[in-house]
Amino acid sequence: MGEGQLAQRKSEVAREGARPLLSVRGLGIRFKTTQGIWQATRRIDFDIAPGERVGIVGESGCGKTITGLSILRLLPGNFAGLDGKILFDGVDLASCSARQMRAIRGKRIAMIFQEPMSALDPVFTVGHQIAETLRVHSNVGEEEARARTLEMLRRVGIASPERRIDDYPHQLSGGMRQRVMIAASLICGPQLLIADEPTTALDVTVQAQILELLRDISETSKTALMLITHDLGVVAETCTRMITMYAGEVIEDATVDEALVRPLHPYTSGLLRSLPHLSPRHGRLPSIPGRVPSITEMPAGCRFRARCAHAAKGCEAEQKLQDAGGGRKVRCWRFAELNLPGALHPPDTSASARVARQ
Ligand SMILES: Nc1ncnc2c1ncn2[C@@H]1O[C@H](COP(=O)(O)OP(=O)(O)OP(=O)(O)O)[C@@H](O)[C@H]1O
Repeated sequence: MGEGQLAQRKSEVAREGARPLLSVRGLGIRFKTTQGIWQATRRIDFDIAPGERVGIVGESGCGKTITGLSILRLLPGNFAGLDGKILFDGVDLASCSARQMRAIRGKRIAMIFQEPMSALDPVFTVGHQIAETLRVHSNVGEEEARARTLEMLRRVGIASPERRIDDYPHQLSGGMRQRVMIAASLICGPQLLIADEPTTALDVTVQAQILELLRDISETSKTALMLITHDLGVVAETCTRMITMYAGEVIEDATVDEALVRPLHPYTSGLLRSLPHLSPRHGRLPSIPGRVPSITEMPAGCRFRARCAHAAKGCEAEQKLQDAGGGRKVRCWRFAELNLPGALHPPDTSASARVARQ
């Protein structure tokens, strides 16, 4: 059994034995717009086990970001309501008070974003900002907060942290700022880290280092990772499980190895085939025709059917996220008969492949 398969198996065993850390059930998110109230996601179901690394993938507009933000209840101002449950360690985040949420946010669940500059305050030193998170959530004095901040900066790979701790965000490179954000998010030892496109804004050579850091941290501190990305290569490198979203719904949930080799949903298969480094090296790359429908124009029945080469009459009916055996789930009634192609080559994680993916 290879290293990847071993990690995968460990993750499966952990999931089988443990109560999920996060259990999202029937999550629906509504927004108010000038044209009325619209449902942006619906019927979202998934679990994340303690210490598990799960990638959430899908094209732009599929609902990945708002699903992540809803867990922390950080939805934008025109948010108009939630359906369903977001059970975190047994507590329903969808219905807990603002006070309870403040105690969880940053301490037990942390989030890092694509652009660290917008999350870091330019007028405070990075050390101050990391230590502040710690002081807000635990009763530690200034000296201890500084010592723990230094230790955390070292842990996330900042060279000479004694010098860097008093730097302002603009004095650091993009990669260092993202490391600082990771340090700030981990300082309280969260059980779940939500990372939304954490490497997209970074130089290609720095991306791999940050992904490796996230993987290492998750492994050593048993922090569960929910990694939101449009890049299946990033998920293949970092995660053990992959949840594919399409038009506000979860359409497939499988281990990364299974999904890459034998996707069950035509959309997952299409995503895999349209990636340069996961597809045949010669000939034109197949792409998925059309685009993700906007929240105001969601079709009835299977939401992917207008773009699907395998659409049939039965696709006009609403599709359930059904058990596909072996812990896999898929929202396609035809999954057993389709025998869809997966990625033909193992993911190329080199910097040049990353450039090709962008
Ligand atoms: N504040 C909002 N008001 C109305 N609609 C919104 C709002 N925020 C997001 N949406 C819609 O919800 C859907 C999901 O958006 P979301 O940003 O979660 O997608 P995504 O998969 O993360 O895409 P991206 O990778 O581009 O961020 C989209 O159709 C989007 O237009």
